Amino acid sequence: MSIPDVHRPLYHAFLDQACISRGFDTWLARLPEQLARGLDPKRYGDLKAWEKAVAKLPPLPEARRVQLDADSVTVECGLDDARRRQCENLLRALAPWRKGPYRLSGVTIDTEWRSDWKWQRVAPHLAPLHGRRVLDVGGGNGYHAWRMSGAGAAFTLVIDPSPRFFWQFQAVRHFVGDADSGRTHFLPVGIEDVPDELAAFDTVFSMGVLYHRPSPLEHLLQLKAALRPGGELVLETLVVRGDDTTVLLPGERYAAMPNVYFLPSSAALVGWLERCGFENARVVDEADTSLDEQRATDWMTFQSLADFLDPEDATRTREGYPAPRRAVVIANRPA
Ligand SMILES: Nc1ncnc2c1ncn2[C@@H]1O[C@H](C[S@+](CC[C@H]([NH3+])C(=O)[O-])CC(=O)[O-])[C@@H](O)[C@H]1O
Repeated sequence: MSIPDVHRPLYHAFLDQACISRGFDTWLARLPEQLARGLDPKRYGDLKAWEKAVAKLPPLPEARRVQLDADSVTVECGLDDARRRQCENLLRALAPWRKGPYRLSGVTIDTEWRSDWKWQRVAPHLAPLHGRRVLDVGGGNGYHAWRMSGAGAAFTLVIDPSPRFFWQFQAVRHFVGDADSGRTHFLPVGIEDVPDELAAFDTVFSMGVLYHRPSPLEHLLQLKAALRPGGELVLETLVVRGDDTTVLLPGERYAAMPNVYFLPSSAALVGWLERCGFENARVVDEADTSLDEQRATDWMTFQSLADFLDPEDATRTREGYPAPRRAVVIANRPA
């Protein structure tokens, strides 16, 4: 089987994991089909253009400074102005950029989300990531994954079915180069494509995904099955204020989003986790989403949070629901 260059690091990482964990054998065997489906040009019209943009990024000097533990994922390698402009144009061809920020060889990508703020809310509460195997479910373009590797994770895998985010990730990887020693990877699939009862990851993140799932308890069980016994789940999702019996199921749209299902209170969410067999479930953060955290920028020019709220009352969405509020809950798969 001939493996395109872009997929080689992923195959190598999966081979390494397969030596340690039997579940990865099964997954490795499914990689060719999963990659072909996730990056099928017949399903995604713009895919070839994104691939070309990444392929055209110029070779970079070996000497570069890579910072994965800063608020902006940063790579500095002293490009001249012409090459910097070339990089900027190619990176713009992958827009909209939603998750970041990044600073790549003098190009500042001011993304829709200040994803670093979410990381600041989550990071202090994590079991130290150093040396751990980490899965980021619905990890967007991989911004948080780079931060996980920056915190010392030994193997970080993003799964996200968006092929645009796959190519944004590959663009960032072009800049990061070997500086992360091949620890950070992206597979363009959804949680439903993770083999059953993998029981392999030390930490599993699901941030900004649960409310998109029509069956949230099934999602929690899938996350649990991916964790090794004793492993840690980090769950971040939209919540509403209320007690352990409060859950909102909005109508067709919530804050203009069509695919939003269950928004529990954080207390109800802890109950769901316990019902799914997690232990030690605890809310470590809960806060309203500010208009400064999610906003339109030069790199994401469509509407953003401010347009999705009631113009007269920012505590309500334009459909009349409570405005976005997010909680971070941590729990463990029993050892
Ligand atoms: N079946 C699925 N399986 C996995 N991922 C999926 C699936 N369906 C959609 N997604 C992906 O889930 C992500 C949800 S965004 C969170 C990003 C990041 N985690 C963040 O916390 O900023 C939502 C937000 O902006 O809050 C998107 O990238 C989808 O492609």
